[in-house]
Amino acid sequence: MKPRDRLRIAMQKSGRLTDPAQELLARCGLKFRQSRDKLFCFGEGEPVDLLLVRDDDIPGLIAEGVCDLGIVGRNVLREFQLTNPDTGAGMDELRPLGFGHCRLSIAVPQEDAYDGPAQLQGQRIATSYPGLLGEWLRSHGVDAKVVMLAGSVEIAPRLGTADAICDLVSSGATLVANQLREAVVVVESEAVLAGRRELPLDERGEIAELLLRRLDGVIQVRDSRLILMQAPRDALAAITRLLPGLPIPTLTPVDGAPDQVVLQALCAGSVSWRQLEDMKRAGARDMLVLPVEKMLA
Ligand SMILES: Nc1ncnc2c1ncn2[C@@H]1O[C@H](COP(=O)(O)OP(=O)(O)OP(=O)(O)O)[C@@H](O)[C@H]1O
Ligand SMILES: O=P(O)(O)OC[C@H]1O[C@H](OP(=O)(O)OP(=O)(O)O)[C@H](O)[C@@H]1O
Ligand SMILES: [Mg+2]
Repeated sequence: MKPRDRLRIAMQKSGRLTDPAQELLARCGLKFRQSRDKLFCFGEGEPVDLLLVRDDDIPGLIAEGVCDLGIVGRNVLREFQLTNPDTGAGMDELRPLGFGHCRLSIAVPQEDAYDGPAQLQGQRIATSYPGLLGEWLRSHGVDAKVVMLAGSVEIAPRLGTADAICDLVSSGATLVANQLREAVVVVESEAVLAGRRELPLDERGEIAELLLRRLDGVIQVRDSRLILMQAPRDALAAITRLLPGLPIPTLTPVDGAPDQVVLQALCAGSVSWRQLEDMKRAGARDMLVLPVEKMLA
C-alpha cells in the first residue's frame, strides 16, 4: 500500500450516524470538499480526508489500514472485534462520542415472562450480532442456537424461525410492534471514534493527536453552559451551591460596589429556569447563560 501523509476518517455514508458525525467533525474545524461520487471527501485546511461508507465496513477499513479513524456504533466495532479476533485485537474505542445511543438487547415474546439467562437454554435466538450474542451466552453459561439474520430480526419469532431475538433497541417501538418484550441488555451502545490502538508515529499520528485534542475540547463543552451574573459577596456561598456541576466560579470586583462581584462559571449541563430563579432569590441579578463552542485548556 502506498504510504499516505493525510489522515483518513471513515464515517457512515447515509444513516443515523451521518448528520451528527458530520456536525462533530465540523465543530472540530474540519471542512471537506465533496467529490462528485460523494464517497471520498477531500479535506480543506487540515490534511484530513473523509471516506463515506456503509457503517459495517468501517472497522475492517481501519483494521486494513485504508482508514486511520472511524465513527461507528460501539455495537458494530465490538462485533467486528469478536468475529475478527486477529485484526480486531489492535483496534480500540478511542472516544465515546455521545450520540447514536441504543442498546443491543435480547427480547422474548410478550407472553413469555423472563426470569433469567437459564430460560434461554436450548432456545433459538435470531440476531445480526452473532459475536456479541455468543459472548453473552458463553459468559452466562447458556447453550443456545444462534440464528443469523441480516435484518428484520424482530419478525423471526412470529415466523417460527426463532424463539427469541437479539437486536438493537432504542425507543422500544419496534419490539412492541412485533409483540416482543426486552428481556436483558447485552451491550449499551453509542457512536465511538474507533482507531488502531497505536497511532502512526509519523505526520498522520500528529494530525490524529491534534484531532483528538480538538474532539476532547468539543465533547467537554458540548453540554456545558457559561453562566454570568452579578451577585452580592455575602450570597456567593448560597449561589455557588446552586450552580449545576458545582464549578469553581471566577469572581471579578465591580467598580463602585465593593459588596458586589461579577461571577462567571462553566457549568456541566444546562441551567434550568428554576435554577436561575433560585439564584435570583439568593441575590443574583443580570444573569446570562451562554452555550460554549470550544475549549482548549
Ligand atoms: N434505533 C436504532 N436502531 C438501530 N441503530 C441505532 C438506533 N439508534 C442508534 N443506532 C446506532 O446507529 C448505527 C447506524 O444505524 P443505521 O440504522 O443507520 O445503520 P445501517 O442500516 O446498518 O446503515 P448502513 O447502510 O450504513 O449499513 C447503529 O449501528 C447503532 O449504533
Ligand atoms: O427501538 P426502536 O426505536 O424501535 O429502534 C430499533 C429498531 O431500529 C433499527 O432498525 P431500523 O429502523 O434502522 O431498520 P433496519 O433494521 O431495517 O435498518 C433496529 O434494527 C431496530 O429494528
Ligand atoms: Mg449497516
